[in-house]
Amino acid sequence: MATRRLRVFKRWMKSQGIEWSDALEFTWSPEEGFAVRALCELKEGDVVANIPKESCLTIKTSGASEMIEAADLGGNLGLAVAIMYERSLGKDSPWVGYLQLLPDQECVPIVWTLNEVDELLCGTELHKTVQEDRTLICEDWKENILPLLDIAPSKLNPKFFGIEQYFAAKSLITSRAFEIDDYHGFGMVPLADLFNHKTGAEDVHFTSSSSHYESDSDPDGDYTDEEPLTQNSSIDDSELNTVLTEKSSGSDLESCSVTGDDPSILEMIMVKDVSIGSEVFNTYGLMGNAALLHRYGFTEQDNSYDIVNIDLELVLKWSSSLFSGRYSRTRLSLWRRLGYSACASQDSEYFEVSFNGEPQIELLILLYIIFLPEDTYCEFDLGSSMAGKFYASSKMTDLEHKIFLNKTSDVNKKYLLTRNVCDALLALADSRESLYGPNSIDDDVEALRRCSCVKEKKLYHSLVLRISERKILEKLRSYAAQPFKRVKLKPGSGRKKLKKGNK
Ligand SMILES: C[S@@+](CC[C@H](N)C(=O)[O-])C[C@H]1O[C@@H](n2cnc3c(N)ncnc32)[C@H](O)[C@@H]1O
Repeated sequence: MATRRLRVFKRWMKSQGIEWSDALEFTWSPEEGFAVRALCELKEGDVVANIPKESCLTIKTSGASEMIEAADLGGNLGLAVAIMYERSLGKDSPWVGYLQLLPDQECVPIVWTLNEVDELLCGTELHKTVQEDRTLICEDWKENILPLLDIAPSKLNPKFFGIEQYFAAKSLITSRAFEIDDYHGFGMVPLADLFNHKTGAEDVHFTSSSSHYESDSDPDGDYTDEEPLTQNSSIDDSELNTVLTEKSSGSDLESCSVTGDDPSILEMIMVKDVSIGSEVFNTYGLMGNAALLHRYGFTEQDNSYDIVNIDLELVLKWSSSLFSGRYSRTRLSLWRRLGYSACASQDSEYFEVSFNGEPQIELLILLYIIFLPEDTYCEFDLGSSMAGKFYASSKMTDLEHKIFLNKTSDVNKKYLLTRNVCDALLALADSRESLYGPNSIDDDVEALRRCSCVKEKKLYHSLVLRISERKILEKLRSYAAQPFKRVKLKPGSGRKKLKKGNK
C-alpha cells in the first residue's frame, strides 16, 4: 500500500519538476511512517533535492487563493483553507499525488478526544495548552471558516470544511509546514516533509535560494545568502546559524541540475555526511518532549531539552498554607518591586526547572524573600520604596544586598539554598507531582514497558512525557536535598552586617 502511494507520489513529483537524488530512498515503517534513507554515501554540501516553489501548496498557489485573499485569511488559517480546498477537489487537485501520501491527520494532541487529553496529559505541561488550543481552533473555525461556506456556496463542498476537517488540516500544518518566503508564507513542501526528526542532529537542510549562491565577493562559496527554511514558526534562527555558513563542497547530485541561484527553487542540502543505509534526518528544532508531542505527536526518551514548570500559583498556594495569604502576597509584591518576574504565557506565570533539576533563580529568590525575617523584610520594603535604590541597610548580608539590587548574575545559587528554601522546593516538587494523579512514576514506567509505541501511540508518547517530567522532579528533590551535606558558607555570604554607607 505504502509502496504504491510512493510510486504515485514520485510520478507526481516528476510532473511538477521536483528533482531528487538517486541516492535517496523513501521507506515506510509503522513506527515513523515514511522516512528517507541513504542508498549510498552522502557528503556534506550535496544538493539532494530541488523543489520548485510553485509545486508547494501555499495560500498563493492553491486554487482557493482568491477566496483566501478576499476573506483576508493569512498564515495558518489561510493554509488550512488551501489544504481543505485542494482535498475537496479530489482527483482534480493539482496536488492529488502529494495529498494521497499525507495521512488524513497527524496524531497530535489537538486531534485526540477530550477524554484522551484529560486522561493522558493530566499533570503534564501540555494539558492546559491543548485544552486552550482546542477552544481557540473551534473559535477560529466558527469565525473564519464557517462564513466561507456562505460566501462561496457553489465553490465549496461543506463536507470538506467541517470542524473535523479543519482540525485535521491544522494537525498537518503543525507537523509539516515550512516557512517558504515572504510571498508564500507557510506552506506544504512536498518531499521536504518526508524527512523525520532527530533532536540536534540534522543531516539535511532545506534552503530558499533567495539570492546568489556563489558570488564574486564570496569566493569560498559560503551559503551566506541562503536562508534555511524552518519547519515551524517557533524555531529560533540562532539555532540555524551554523548552517547559514555551511560551505559547499559542490554538488554530486547526479540526476538533478543544480539551480542554486534560482529564487523560484528550494534546495535540500546535506549538512553532514551520511553513511550508506542510514536514515537522513532533518531537525524540527531543539525541543523538549512537551513541544515535540504538541507539534509532531511523538517524543524522544532522555530528551535533554525537557523542562518542568512550576506555576507561580502553586508557589502562592504552598506559601499561603504555611503563612497567611496576605503575608504571601506582600512578599510576592516585594519580589516584583525588586524587578523580578517569572516566565509568562497567556494567563499564567511559571518557573522553569531544567533537565538536571535546577530551578530558575527567580524562584529561589522568591522563596528566599518569603522566608526573610520580618526586620530584614522591612529593610527591603523600605529600600524598595526609595527612588534609585541607593540604599544600604546594616541588616542586609552581602547576599541579601545583591538580591536587593537584583544582581542575579552575581548570586551563587547555592547560597540561596537555606534549609527553609530547600524544604519549600521539596514541598513544591511534591505538589507539582500530585498533579499527575494517583499513579506513581514506577507505575508509569511499568505501563510504558507494557505499551506498544505503534498500536498505542498516544498512550506511549504521553507516558514518555509524564516520565521525563517526573524524572526532572526527582532531580529537583535531589537538588534540594544535597546542599546541607556540602555547602559551607563563605565569609561574607552569612548573616554578616554590612558597613554603613555600602551601596
Ligand atoms: C514532517 S513529517 C515526516 C514524515 C512522516 N514520517 C510521514 O510519514 O509523512 C513529521 C511526522 O513524522 C513523524 N516523525 C518524525 N520524526 C519522528 C521520530 N523521530 N520518531 C517518531 N515519529 C517521527 C511524526 O509523526 C511527525 O508528525
